[in-house]
Amino acid sequence: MRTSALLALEDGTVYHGESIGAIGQSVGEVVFNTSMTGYQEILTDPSYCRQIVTLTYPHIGNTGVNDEDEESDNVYASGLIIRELSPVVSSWRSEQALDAYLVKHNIVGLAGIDTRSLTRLIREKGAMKGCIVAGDNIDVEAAIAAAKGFQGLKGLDLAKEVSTKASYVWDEACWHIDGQSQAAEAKYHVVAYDYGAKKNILRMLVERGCKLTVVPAQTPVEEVLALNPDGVFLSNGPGDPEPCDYAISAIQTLLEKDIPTFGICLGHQLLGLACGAKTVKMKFGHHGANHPVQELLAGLVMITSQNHGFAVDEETLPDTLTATHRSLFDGTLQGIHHVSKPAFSFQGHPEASPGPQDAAPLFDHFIDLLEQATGK
Ligand SMILES: NC(=O)CC[C@H](N)C(=O)O
Repeated sequence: MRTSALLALEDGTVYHGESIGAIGQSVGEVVFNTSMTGYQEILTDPSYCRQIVTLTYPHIGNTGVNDEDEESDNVYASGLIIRELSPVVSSWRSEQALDAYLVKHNIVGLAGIDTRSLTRLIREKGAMKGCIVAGDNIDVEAAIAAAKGFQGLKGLDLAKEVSTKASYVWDEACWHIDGQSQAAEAKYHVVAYDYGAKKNILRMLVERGCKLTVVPAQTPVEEVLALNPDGVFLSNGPGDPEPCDYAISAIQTLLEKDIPTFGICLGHQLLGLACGAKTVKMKFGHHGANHPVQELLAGLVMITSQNHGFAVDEETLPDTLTATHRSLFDGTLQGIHHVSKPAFSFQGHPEASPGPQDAAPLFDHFIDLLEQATGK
């Protein structure tokens, strides 16, 4: 018999189930993710900081977890909710079972609830503040009060909280099926602003011939320029982009200096803000690995990986930015390109991890901009 656990939402809804992780309590914004695989990459994506992730796929954990699939050095999600934990772990890559991994990282996990009903509730009412508790004799009213007490993500700068504390050099390329990674010869020096970067982004840049210096989110732009970068990368990250004023002003300077710049997710939103666009909080965001996005110039449709709760409002785009991509789920903006500067960004995740790799050519576009700017 597993210990009991529950999810309490700010609207008073309570789901009773069983614990698959640490004993304790955690609050956050409850979101749903429709990916069928990649639970370990999702848990370790820093962009999930202060979010409790519900996986809609009903059977989770069958491939266990391993050291290689970590997208960062920690579990950042505030909790995990699933329908059913696989009783058997079976994969040649597995090193640990998911429930033991959650316990090790002190993450509260809830299984055995009707995740379809929860997902429909979130779809109707929007992402909600929630509290998951695991243990004996849970005080339900206190859990609802804790859910209501969560401050929410709007206005919250989490990028500076999760960012690396010190700069470092990254030179590892992508993993291939034989377990080897092979970096191309380093042609370009790219400084990556770490707002909560996923490792596979860094790997995909190295794979394409970049040598990376990863710097903390609040690194003054003068220090970045002193590194003499060929280009700058703006990473994904958690929280609201609007309060990240240090990043917005740094990007404005990079634009003035014509430095090739590529942003992903939070990095995309920050580029938009730096150019004068506005961001909005979405109802329940996009979290999954099956989202169709259209590339507007060629009309091409890509299936993409997504994880965001804020978006750049296309209505507010200044004349200096062109819309390049749109979500075919809800029509929201997915990509922008500066009209006269070598700067562009994408809202979804071209690095996948987990998810399809249709959007990977966006990395090649960054390399093209680096080539044009440097002549190398
Ligand atoms: N993955 C990300 O970078 C997410 C960006 C931002 N925190 C959002 O939720 O929209």
